[in-house]
Amino acid sequence: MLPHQNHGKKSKVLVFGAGNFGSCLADHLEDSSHSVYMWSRSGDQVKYFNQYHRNPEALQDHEFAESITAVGPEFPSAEMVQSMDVLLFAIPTEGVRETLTALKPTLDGGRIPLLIFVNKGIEIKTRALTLEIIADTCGPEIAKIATFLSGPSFAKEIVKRQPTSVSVVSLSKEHAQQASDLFHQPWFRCYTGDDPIGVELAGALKNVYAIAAGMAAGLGFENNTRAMLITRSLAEMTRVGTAYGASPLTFLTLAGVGDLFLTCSSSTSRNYTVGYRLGKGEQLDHIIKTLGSVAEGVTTTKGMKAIVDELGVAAPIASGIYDVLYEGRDAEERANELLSLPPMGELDLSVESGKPAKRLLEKLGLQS
Ligand SMILES: NC(=O)C1=CN([C@@H]2O[C@H](COP(=O)(O)OP(=O)(O)OC[C@H]3O[C@@H](n4cnc5c(N)ncnc54)[C@H](O)[C@@H]3O)[C@@H](O)[C@H]2O)C=CC1
Ligand SMILES: O=C(CO)COP(=O)(O)O
Repeated sequence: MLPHQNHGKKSKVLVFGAGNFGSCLADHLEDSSHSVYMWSRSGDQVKYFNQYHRNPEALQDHEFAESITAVGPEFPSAEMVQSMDVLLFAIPTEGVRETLTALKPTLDGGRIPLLIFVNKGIEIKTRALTLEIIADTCGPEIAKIATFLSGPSFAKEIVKRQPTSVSVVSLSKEHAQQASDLFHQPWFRCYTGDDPIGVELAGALKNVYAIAAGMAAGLGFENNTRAMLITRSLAEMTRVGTAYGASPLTFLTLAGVGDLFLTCSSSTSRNYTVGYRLGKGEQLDHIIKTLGSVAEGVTTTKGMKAIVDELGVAAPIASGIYDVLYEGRDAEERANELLSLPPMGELDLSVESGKPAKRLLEKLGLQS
């Protein structure tokens, strides 16, 4: 077994969200000797977790350490929040605004803990990235130090200590380094960076392409088609991300091509599974009801469509997924339309806007 590495003082961490990823990261941090608390909105889940050290809603085969304490369903008190070194948010993007709005009064006037976000999505109503949601709810100073952890990292494999690597990024180099020190282990390698907009877009968009890859498999397409989809999706997400104002290189990182590759090639991915079942002819409503966990790509497809329409960027694969999910189009027919598009230049980024990122950085009081 790979040895532990200690990076200085051990931290007190409160994890918001007790689903697959929240409880998996709680487990990882406890395993690295941090003191871990995990908040859930479900009183039954809290009781069960503290009594049996198992999560009734996720990773059911895994036994958690007794030292992880579940708290809730009441929202954590100001006293508890103020006593933490780290707040880790592992809830779907649609729940982030509500959670941060409830949290803000507990942060006022006190020491600000390290804030780390692991959700991968775009808020549907506002098309906002999490960086913007943080600025709206907690203010630009907190957004500037917020940190994002993203990359190819299935919860199920992390709890088995399968060697895994992630991108850890923030507009603040110092905070990205602190978050990396918190998580880094030989089996959980962290690589730091400073492009949270690119990393957030990559994490959100790869879920849309994972639906596409799953759908292709469900329709009976094989390996050549998957390789084509992954490569063309990488070109598409780089084009969209660069037009948004992110660095194109970010799409070559763990949070970019790494996570795209993982989720487009495995049925462990919930987004891939949604696509696969759609390709097999199941209805979206039924799939969502029976999935038992969040597939962020379903809602992100809507936000992404609005963003690419605003930017005027070509995103044929994502548009095809939007049509199948929300316009009632037949998956096979829509796939055939994509295959019949005229040929184009392979490295055509056709980028000039960058306006959304400029707007967001201005909101934070930063020059882009
Ligand atoms: N499962 C995985 O392997 C990975 C997941 N992620 C991302 O982490 C985020 C969470 O995913 P999972 O834990 O897998 O989902 P999940 O569906 O297993 O759990 C989500 C948790 O968030 C809670 N929640 C939902 N809305 C909430 C709200 N408004 N307020 C408070 N709590 C709320 C749910 O009750 C549940 O405990 C997603 O954005 C996902 O894309 C990222 C990397 C890997
Ligand atoms: O993001 C993930 C792994 O990196 C998990 O993907 P799914 O949400 O599609 O399961």
